[in-house]
This record gives sequence, structure tokens and C-alpha cells, in this order.
Amino acid sequence: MSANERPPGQQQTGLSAAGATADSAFLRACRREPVSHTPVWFMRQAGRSLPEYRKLREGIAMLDSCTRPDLVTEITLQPVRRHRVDAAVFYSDIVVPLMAIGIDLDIKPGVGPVVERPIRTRADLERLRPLDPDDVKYVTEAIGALVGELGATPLVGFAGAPFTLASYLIEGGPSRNHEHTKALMYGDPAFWAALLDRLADIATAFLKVQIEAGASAVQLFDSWAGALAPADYRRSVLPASSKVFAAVAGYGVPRIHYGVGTGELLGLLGEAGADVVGVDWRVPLDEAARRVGPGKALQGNLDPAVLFAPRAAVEAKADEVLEAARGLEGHIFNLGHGVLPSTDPDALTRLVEYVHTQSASRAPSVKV
Ligand SMILES: Cc1c2[nH]c(c1CCC(=O)O)Cc1[nH]c(c(CCC(=O)O)c1C)Cc1[nH]c(c(CCC(=O)O)c1C)Cc1[nH]c(c(C)c1CCC(=O)O)C2
Repeated sequence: MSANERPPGQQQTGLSAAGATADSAFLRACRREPVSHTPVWFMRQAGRSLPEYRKLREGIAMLDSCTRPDLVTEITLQPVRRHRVDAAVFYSDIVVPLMAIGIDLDIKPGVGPVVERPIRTRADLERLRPLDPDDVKYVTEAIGALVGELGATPLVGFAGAPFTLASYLIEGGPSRNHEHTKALMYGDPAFWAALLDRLADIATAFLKVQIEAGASAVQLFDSWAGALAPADYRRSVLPASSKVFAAVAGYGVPRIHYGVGTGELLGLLGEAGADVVGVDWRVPLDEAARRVGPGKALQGNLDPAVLFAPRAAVEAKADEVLEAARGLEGHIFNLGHGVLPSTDPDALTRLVEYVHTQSASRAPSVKV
């Protein structure tokens, strides 16, 4: 993609690349500054919905692809070129730092991360050694290349939050009820705290590598935190996630916090130290803003399944999201969860264009 292919309002002016990135609609919205249009990106915008991704990945395992900077760069750029989204999201996975410290795991297509030997005892904890930047040199290298290619388009780095990582490690794979995880959380608080603390340090190290290599924002994915009641989240999870946010605060890059089904936790997700709270489709953004409180931007929240409906219905639902976001200080348009693999990529491209056009006509006359 070349810099002059940006949507209206995002053209590079005389600014340096770094200056133009800092002034992008995405980063301005994260900072709750006025924008000329609502910025859009999609969780899982890179991946199986794109034929060019499927082609590139042929015969290459997911986790292997994450260690190859040439592939990571190309896969990260694919949705930016195709959809003209306002941010790139680094192509990697929440389990990459765990793989990098030697945890024996794999990502099974259609299933998700599977851990050969789950972590359930104090002795197992020793296998969770700290992440050294040298363990993920391929991340530093890929981001270095990407930032050059992206021009003014910001790159979102990310990590899995301690609870979500703990769930994969303890259950040994994806879980509906998180029963082993909760058994340890309620039954052995000292073990639990030690585990989450180690995972907080690993997530922090992974985010720092990405920020130092050039990521302009970071998102902490606590995808499965919605399985918890607020009191349990506050007591058993929030301290570890807060530690991650505090550890990267000094970089000054926006910090986004997101989980699925977290309607009852939105205030706590903000309280953990995020600048932007990600919202799924179950809570309208105006209500989410009340729950989160002042001083935070919101990201979301179109139901990813809406993209399977006819174009007029997608646009009507996008209008609802924009309408609920009217009056918010900072709104980044996204889906309420990741792009579903069988989504028509053209529907995503049209949605980006629609949100840009609609929001530009609604926006106050502030030009960025
Ligand atoms: C829970 C979680 C995981 N990984 C991630 C989360 C948090 C976000 C969420 O809640 O969805 C985060 C993630 N995973 C991936 C990204 C890359 C960037 C992007 O969003 O485009 C990101 C941000 C690539 C990926 N991660 C994965 C794929 C698909 C692998 C493939 O193409 O074969 C991609 C593109 C695999 C993966 N990895 C994981 C799952 C559940 C799966 C899906 C398994 C499947 O359905 O096949 C764990």
C-alpha cells in the first residue's frame, strides 16, 4: 500500500511518517481528540476470510508462520491494502510468547490453542520462565519491516491477558466452562496469584518488544474474562492485568482492553488501566460509556455475524453503532469480536467505506 491510498482525511501532508501516524484518526480517537471520520479496524482482519491469506498459509502451520517475518509482514499488510482500514493489527497469536519460552503447544485449525502438558501444579509453574526479547527476535524484525511499509497507518500490537492465557494453559485448550481454571482460582489462591503474576510479566515483556519495535498502540485481549463475576474478576484477575497496563504506561501509547461478554465488567476493564475499552455487541456503546465512566475511549461493536446479512442490513446495523457512539469523546469502530472465517471480505471492505463516509458527514467540522 502506498501512503497516498489513504481514505480522505488521512492523506499525508508535510508531516514526517511518525508525525502522520501520531495524527492518524485511529490514534486521535484513542486519545479522545476530534477526528474527521471514525477510524475502523477489525479484530482478526488478517486471516482466513482473505483468499490471499489462505494462499500464503498453504502448507505452513499457524505458529510457524508467526516466526517468519516475511510472512508476518505480508499477512499484516493484506487487510490494510484490501479494506483500507485505519490500523493494522500485528499478525501473531496470544500464545506466541508461551511457545517462545518453550511451552509445548499448537494451534489446531478450527479448534484453537492446545497445550500438550497443562499447567496445574506448583512444579508446572517453573516451566513459565520470563520472556526475553531475544526469544522473539522474529517479532522485532517483522515490526521493524512493517512500520516502514505502513507509512502513516498505525500498528496495533497485542498480548493475551493473564486470565485468558491461564485458561488455555490450565485447561489444555479452549474451554466452555473453564472448570479447571476456576477450581484453581477458588481453591488455591496462592498458586493462582503466582501463575497470574508470571503471565502478567510474560504479557508485559511481549508488549514491550512490540512497542519498542514500533507498535503505536497495544491491545490486551482478555477474551474469556466474561466468564467471571465482577467480584471474582476484581479480586483474582484485575491485579495481574493492572500490572501489565502499569508496566507499559510510560511509553505513552494507547492501551486497549477487550474481552467477550464483558458487559458486567466494562467499568473494571477500564479501571485496570486501559485508555480504550473494547465492547462486544451485547451492550450498546452509549450504555457502555455509562458503565466505563468518563476519560476512556470506546472500541466496537458490530456483531461479526451481521456481516452475513444483506448489505442494507449491515449498513443499518453500522448506523446503529455510529448513532450510539454519537457524543462519545473517542470511538474506534470495530466488530464486537473477531472476523468470522467465512465472512465475505467484500462485505468488510464495503463496511469500512460506509463507516468512513457516514461518520465524515456526521463529524463536527474538525479536520485532521
Ligand atoms: C483467544 C485468542 C486467540 N488468539 C487471539 C485471541 C484473542 C482474540 C479473540 O478473542 O479472538 C488473538 C489473535 N490471533 C490472531 C491475531 C492476529 C491479528 C488479527 O486479529 O488479525 C490476534 C490478535 C491470529 C490468528 N490466530 C488463529 C488464526 C487462525 C489460524 C489459521 O488461519 O489457521 C489467526 C489468523 C488461531 C487461533 N488462536 C486462538 C484461537 C481461538 C484461534 C482460532 C482457531 C480456529 O478457529 O482455527 C487464540
